[in-house]
Formats: sequence, structure tokens, C-alpha cells
Amino acid sequence: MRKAAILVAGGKGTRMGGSVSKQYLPIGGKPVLMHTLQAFAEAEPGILLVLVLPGGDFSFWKKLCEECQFSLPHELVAGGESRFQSVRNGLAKLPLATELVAIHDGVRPFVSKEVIQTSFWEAEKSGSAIPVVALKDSLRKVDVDGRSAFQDRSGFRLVQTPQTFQVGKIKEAFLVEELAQFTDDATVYEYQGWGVTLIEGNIENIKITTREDLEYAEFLLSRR
Ligand SMILES: Nc1ccn([C@@H]2O[C@H](COP(=O)(O)OP(=O)(O)OP(=O)(O)O)[C@@H](O)[C@H]2O)c(=O)n1
Ligand SMILES: C[C@](O)(CO)[C@H](O)COP(=O)(O)O
Repeated sequence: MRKAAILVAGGKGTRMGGSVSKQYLPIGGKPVLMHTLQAFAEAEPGILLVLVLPGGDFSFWKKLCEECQFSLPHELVAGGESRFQSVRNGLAKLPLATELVAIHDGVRPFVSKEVIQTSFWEAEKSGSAIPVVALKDSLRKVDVDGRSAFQDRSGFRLVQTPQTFQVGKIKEAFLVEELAQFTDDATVYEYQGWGVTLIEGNIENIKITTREDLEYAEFLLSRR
């Protein structure tokens, strides 16, 4: 199994609110996570899928899979207190033969096939692939006093996932102690002094975070 995807879904979804964590909420009649798992299975047939969930959710997830007759093979791993810890737990699960790994937010179900495939191609070539998209709005920097200043948005990008790497290097990068700056996997990788390669993301590849994202998700599905 040369390629793997670690889909991190070990969070609580506090910004979404509600009694059910956002990764399990239905869009198009089935949980968000099932859309994400399917996206990777269709983009990379035969890929090893590692799903990172809160440790206490395994039986709930298995019940959801039975109810939805969702039979796509995937490994379950217990997440940690942070995304960094959840990723690290997923990396520890990878078989020795795995060469490339895409690390992806489980709550980003609309990642395109092209972004997934390009991320593996680029990571094999240069060691890493980080999808980004340009900003569409004007940008200002705000300081603690509330003063703000124009920023040239052409010098900025919005970062998405999957963030894809050669397994040996990303495993080495994750041996460090967690730092607050590690908001994604690229920051952990760069902390080693290694550069990252940016690739074009896809604008629909939103991270489902707050309630209105669910409405947009239903709209995106209606367009398929
Ligand atoms: N301890 C954690 C925290 C987050 N994540 C995952 O990282 C992705 C991006 O995180 P975010 O959108 O912030 O999810 P939550 O942390 O669940 O949301 P919130 O910050 O609103 O609680 C999500 O798929 C989330 O499940 C994870 O695997 N383990
Ligand atoms: C990993 C990520 O989705 C890249 O944009 C983002 O950093 C996750 O941030 P969150 O606060 O954990 O949702």
C-alpha cells in the first residue's frame, strides 16, 4: 500500500454547536465523513484510509455505517486533544510499506479528485504538497488597539487540506513537541527547516465549521 490518507475527525465541533459533532452531521442524506472517505477512495482506488475519531465515538460511528450501509474499508484510530495529536496518532498507524500520505480534515468533503491526485504526484516529486487558494476579498491587518492597515492580498493564500508528504519525513517532523504555531501539517514540516510546495486547491473545498457551511454543502451537492 504505497499511498494512505489520514482523515482527521477527532474534534468536538464546538463552533458548530449542537449535540452531534459536525463530522457526523448529514449532508445529502449521509454523514459528512462518508462523503470525505468516498472522495479519496474514488480519487485513489485501493488507497489505505485511516479515520481518526474521538476514542469514545467508535461504536457510534460503526452504528452509523451500518445504518447507512456504508462498507468502504477504513481503519479507525483514536484522536488526541489537538489536531496535531490526532495526526500523530494516525501516522503511528501507517504500515511500514506506506510511502506517501495525504493528511486531510475529515470535515472537508468537497476536495476535488484533481487536488487529491495532484497532491500525491507533487509530494512524490518534491516531498510535500499544500493546496492553497487566492483571496477574493480585500485584506487588512488589525492591531490590538483596533487600528488597521491595508495588506496587499496578492501576497497571501488560504490554506486547505489534504497536505501530502513522503511518510518518512512527515513522521520525523511529528517527533517534536507540539507548538501553538502548528495549526496544520505544513507548519510542523517547515519547523524542520524543510520548504513546502504549494499546489492549487479547489474553491469548493470548504472546511465545514459553522451552521451556514451545512447549507452551502447541501447546495454544492445539489449541483452534482
Ligand atoms: N483534537 C482534534 C481537533 C480537531 N481535529 C480535526 O481537525 C479538523 C479541523 O479542525 P476543526 O475544523 O477546528 O474541527 P473541530 O476542532 O472539531 O472544531 P471546533 O474548533 O469548532 O471545535 C476537523 O476534521 C477536526 O475533527 C482532530 O482530528 N482532532
Ligand atoms: C488544517 C487547516 O484546515 C488548514 O487551513 C486549518 O488550519 C484547521 O484549522 P482549525 O482551527 O483546526 O479548524
